[in-house]
Amino acid sequence: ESIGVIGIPFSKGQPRTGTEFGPKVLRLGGIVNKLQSLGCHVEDHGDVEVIQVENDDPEEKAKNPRSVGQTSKLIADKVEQELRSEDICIALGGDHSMAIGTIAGNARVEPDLVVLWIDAHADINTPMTSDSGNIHGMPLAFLVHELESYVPKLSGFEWLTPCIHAKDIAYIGLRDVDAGERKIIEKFGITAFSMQEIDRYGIKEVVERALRAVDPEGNRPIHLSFDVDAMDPTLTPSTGTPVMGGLSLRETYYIAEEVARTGRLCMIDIAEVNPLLGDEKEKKMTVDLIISVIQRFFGNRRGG
Ligand SMILES: CN[C@](CCCC[B-](O)(O)O)(CCN1CCCCC1)C(=O)O
Ligand SMILES: [Mn+2]
Ligand SMILES: [Mn+2]
Ligand SMILES: [Mn+2]
Repeated sequence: ESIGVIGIPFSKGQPRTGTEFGPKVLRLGGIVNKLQSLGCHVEDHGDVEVIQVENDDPEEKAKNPRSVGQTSKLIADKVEQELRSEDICIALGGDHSMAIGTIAGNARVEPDLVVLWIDAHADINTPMTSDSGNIHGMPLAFLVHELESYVPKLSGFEWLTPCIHAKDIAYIGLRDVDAGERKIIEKFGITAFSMQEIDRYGIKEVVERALRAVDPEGNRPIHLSFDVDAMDPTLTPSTGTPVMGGLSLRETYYIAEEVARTGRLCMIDIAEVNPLLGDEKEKKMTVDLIISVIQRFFGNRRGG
């Protein structure tokens, strides 16, 4: 299949500088040629233009709404364009607010998509339930039909309408979920496998149950949104909201290999790489392990 890579050098969904350099360090880590070496046809389509609005005052406690909303529109347009010419798109972020645009854009091409959200966090706060006001903790709330009446139309988001249903989402890796998010997950019956379920059932069972829950017929395109903080911080320390007790490298490889085996992966987000956090060794380990995980989504199997 043909793979298109886009960069999303964006950081306004959260307060720390550094995620804007995520695309750069992943490219320098050799992501494009390491995928080409697997026999994939890979083309790097450069970076999405990001918008930084002056005096971008918070609305409903959500910070930088105009910068995030306007950038998300450009992301959606770029992803839509990409997916009309490539089989698969890899979006290199950038903070996780990027997923507003990547999922909205993907859904224009694949309206029947399901979302696997690999993350320590649920990222489904509304502006009202969020205690930080950081939009990287809210992306799914802007995308889900069932939350439409709970999420105010912020400046910059006029273009966006919800495009997925709660039942189309499955979480793997949760271990830091806010009270408001817990209520939303329960109220709408969102499929959620925290680290506790992974310890109870094992990763094989969790991946099988997650896929069966969102795609029982095994025929829907998969949008996989990978927050690098899903992995244990000893593996990916260069990220802004690390939480101990995360996915092992083997569990992460297993997820990637099983999703690859479906043959239905259409888009991957790689979110929350922040190369300004950690020392040189930690930055290199973060980048190298992420690239090794990405390779597993594209046919690189441990068994050869
Ligand atoms: C759990 N929710 C947080 C973190 C969101 C992380 C976004 B991601 O993209 O990296 O996953 C944390 C909210 N507060 C919890 C209590 C302590 C202060 C932060 C939020 O800011 O909404
Ligand atoms: Mn996270
Ligand atoms: Mn609707
Ligand atoms: Mn996230």
